[in-house]
Amino acid sequence: MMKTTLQTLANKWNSYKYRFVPWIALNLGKNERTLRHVRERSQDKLISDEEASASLLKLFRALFKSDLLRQKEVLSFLPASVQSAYQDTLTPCQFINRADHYNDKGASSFSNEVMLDMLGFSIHRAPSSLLSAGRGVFVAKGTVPKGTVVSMYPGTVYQTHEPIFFQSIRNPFVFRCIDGVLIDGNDNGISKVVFRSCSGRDRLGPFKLSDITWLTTAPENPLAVGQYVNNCSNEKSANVCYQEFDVPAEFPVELRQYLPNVNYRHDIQRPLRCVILVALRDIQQGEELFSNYYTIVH
Ligand SMILES: C[S@@+](CC[C@H](N)C(=O)[O-])C[C@H]1O[C@@H](n2cnc3c(N)ncnc32)[C@H](O)[C@@H]1O
Repeated sequence: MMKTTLQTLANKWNSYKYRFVPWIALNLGKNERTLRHVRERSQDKLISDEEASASLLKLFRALFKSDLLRQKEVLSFLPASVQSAYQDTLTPCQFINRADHYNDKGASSFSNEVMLDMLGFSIHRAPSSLLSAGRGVFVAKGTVPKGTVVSMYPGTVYQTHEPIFFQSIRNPFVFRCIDGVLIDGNDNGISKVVFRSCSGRDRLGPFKLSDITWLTTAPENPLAVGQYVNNCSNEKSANVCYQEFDVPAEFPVELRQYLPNVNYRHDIQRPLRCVILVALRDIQQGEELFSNYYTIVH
């Protein structure tokens, strides 16, 4: 009995330690071995960067259009003076968030409708089908075809040398990319404060360059719940996998406001790292998404 409990604990630790930053820091010497370990388990990309980009753009363009239409609709009910004041100070996305705050519909129901229209499926968070696994992510409506971008892993992006020690303590949401880049997808505590602050810092003219609404229960980008996808088990095999995606320079500025990732430091010279979750097979309505925490494709 005792032996089984110890074995279970050891197994848990062995699968968790690669995400536990203090463990990584203490094992820097063995870093290469660790990386090899992860690499051996990685495969080629399931879909090309162009396909990933096209899929995100399709959804983001539709979200943008829907935000503009809803902005117009809401504005039409306001007196002219109020209309221009709003238009001058808020982007459509900010305006809609503000407007949704004052009505009962909520931004997420609109975003989920847009997602269903554009991609043929929608996803949502709900209690996991696994006992004691907390929440998970499910296909709410429609079917996810194999090879589709089904979700995104939101969070602050830390390069290998950047400080994440305090944010990582007791934080199961730190995702480690193949090259050691970390993404902190925790929507609580210090991680939340850091994301909000980095996101508020980075703007280009009237445009935000990232979306902070994944920190709420109603994300403006409905894909941005990938941090809640649970790990596969013997009974529940993986139906999605992680794939790294560097946002290309030509990604439209007005659509970056839907990206749920932001760099910890503003002066990073490399493209923004995102992680997408891609369907390994057709996934039906009602099914929970499961990934393999140790398989990343790059
Ligand atoms: C990245 S979070 C996933 C979201 C989590 N279920 C929640 O509700 O916050 C990872 C944590 O989920 C739980 N988890 C993930 N996969 C699991 C599994 N197959 N069995 C039990 N717990 C699991 C573990 O507590 C793990 O530390």
